[in-house]
Amino acid sequence: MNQQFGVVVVAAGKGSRMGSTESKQYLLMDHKPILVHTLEVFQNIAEVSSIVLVIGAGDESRCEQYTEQYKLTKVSQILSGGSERQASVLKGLRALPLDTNWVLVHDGVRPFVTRRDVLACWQQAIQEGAAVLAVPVKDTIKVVDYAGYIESTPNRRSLWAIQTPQAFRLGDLINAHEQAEADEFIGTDDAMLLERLGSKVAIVEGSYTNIKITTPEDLTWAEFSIQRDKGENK
Ligand SMILES: Nc1ccn([C@@H]2O[C@H](COP(=O)(O)OP(=O)(O)OP(=O)(O)O)[C@@H](O)[C@H]2O)c(=O)n1
Ligand SMILES: C[C@](O)(CO)[C@H](O)COP(=O)(O)O
Repeated sequence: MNQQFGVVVVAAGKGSRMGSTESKQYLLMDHKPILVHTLEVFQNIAEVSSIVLVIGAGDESRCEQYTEQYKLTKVSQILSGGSERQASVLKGLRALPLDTNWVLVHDGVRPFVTRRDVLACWQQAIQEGAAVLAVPVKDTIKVVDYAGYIESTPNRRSLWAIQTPQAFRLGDLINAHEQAEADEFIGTDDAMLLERLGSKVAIVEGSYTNIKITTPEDLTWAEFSIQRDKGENK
């Protein structure tokens, strides 16, 4: 039945590249934690059956409080993550309700994803088996060797910057994670774990505004973007 899908939101990272004392997922944007902005996107999508939130150890009570305060009723589980993003995702997958057919995995620090792009990613996964949001790269990308010299320049037309959510059949993704765990393989996204098993993963063109808040510049842009949108909606 392709009426609904489960969501795993991963927010168990330390945010070291942000350089803030507070983990970046809890930094305020328009007076609200970044993570809450992200959770609200999925809370407001009717096709979302449940949200499993994966957080850092010690953040349980603050996240329980957020779910109450912001009425995040679709958050069905809050559990602690692992040392790598991949481990956090697998813990979340295993906590989804057993009748979950489709799962979307999303970074807790991508608060600007739109309902339209989330649903487009899911619909493409239903057609193709697996799909990820992405945007064509705008800069020229080069492969650089360890000495700091340019080795090659891939054709830019074939290069996409991959985002989340990433959409899969739950069984396929759990299997791919378990195979990666057995092979001691750690990837930087979930699609890699299916690609390495030979599965096709489709690209869905998303939005350049679906940034992953990673460094201080991202936070500056995010706050500007929110204030601009508020101004336009007055
Ligand atoms: N062990 C980890 C590492 C990352 N994440 C989550 O995965 C998402 C993308 O990771 P990233 O942006 O790299 O977050 P951090 O790992 O916190 O950042 P950094 O690499 O700068 O420490 C974030 O929502 C982060 O909280 C996670 O759940 N568990
Ligand atoms: C999953 C991801 O957001 C796709 O671009 C990215 O790989 C996460 O990388 P991070 O280093 O864990 O932020």
